[in-house]
Amino acid sequence: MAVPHLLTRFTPFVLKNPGRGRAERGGPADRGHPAYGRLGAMADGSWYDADIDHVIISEAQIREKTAELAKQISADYAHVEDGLLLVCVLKGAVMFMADFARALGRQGPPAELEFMAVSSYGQGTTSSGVVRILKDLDRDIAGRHVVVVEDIVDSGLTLSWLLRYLESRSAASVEVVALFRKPDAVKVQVPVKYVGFDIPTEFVVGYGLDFGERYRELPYVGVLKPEVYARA
Ligand SMILES: O=P(O)(O)OC[C@H]1O[C@H](OP(=O)(O)OP(=O)(O)O)[C@H](O)[C@@H]1O
Ligand SMILES: Nc1nc2[nH]cnc2c(=O)[nH]1
Repeated sequence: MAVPHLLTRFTPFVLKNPGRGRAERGGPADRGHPAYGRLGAMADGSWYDADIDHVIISEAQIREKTAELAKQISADYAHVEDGLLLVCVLKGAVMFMADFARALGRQGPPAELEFMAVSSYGQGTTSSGVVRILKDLDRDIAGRHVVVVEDIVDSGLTLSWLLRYLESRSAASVEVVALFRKPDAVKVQVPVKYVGFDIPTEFVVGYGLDFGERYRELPYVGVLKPEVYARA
């Protein structure tokens, strides 16, 4: 989980469960709050909207771009006989992996799905570049054409480490598809062949991206209101 510098460098405890404090104060995390319907949540799932300052990329834009990226990658790998190996970096990329794999599935080539979990932020709030593997690949990737499916490239440190790691395992080729990239935040240049959107250097949530493990399920990507951090 990544969080903005100021927020946690001095108050690391807020990361554990920002929702809890809100519930105690009767905020929207409180299931007795009027914002929740009789079933315990608003039917249209829009309770999070109250926490979002502005949307950066809409659900429709994500859908359209994902189809575009899948079409491009499908064409580039049409010749690959043993199919593609998609490697998703948990947890943030899980939404994009699911949608991207399905979009690719409409056109081919066949793909196998692999998942890795790495810890890149440690106790701090910015990527240190020191990456620890929490869950490794389940199979040998030697000789395979690998596409890393990433949600976001921020400093680039996580990806830079991951690419070195995958290449050391003798893949036939390794490319990256990243839905979001922050060009002005990059600390280390990484070759990202397929990029969905370049976005400003702001901390964003939604579509897999969290703040304190919340907001991953938002269908769009946006920026939180300052008061969300204040009350966390
Ligand atoms: O370019 P970087 O600065 O290295 O940041 C990018 C990484 O940060 C996020 O993961 P995070 O470590 O927040 O974990 P999560 O996906 O489990 O939330 C994201 O999913 C990328 O993997
Ligand atoms: N949630 C979230 N995680 C990140 N990891 C790297 N950058 C970001 C970001 O902007 N938001």
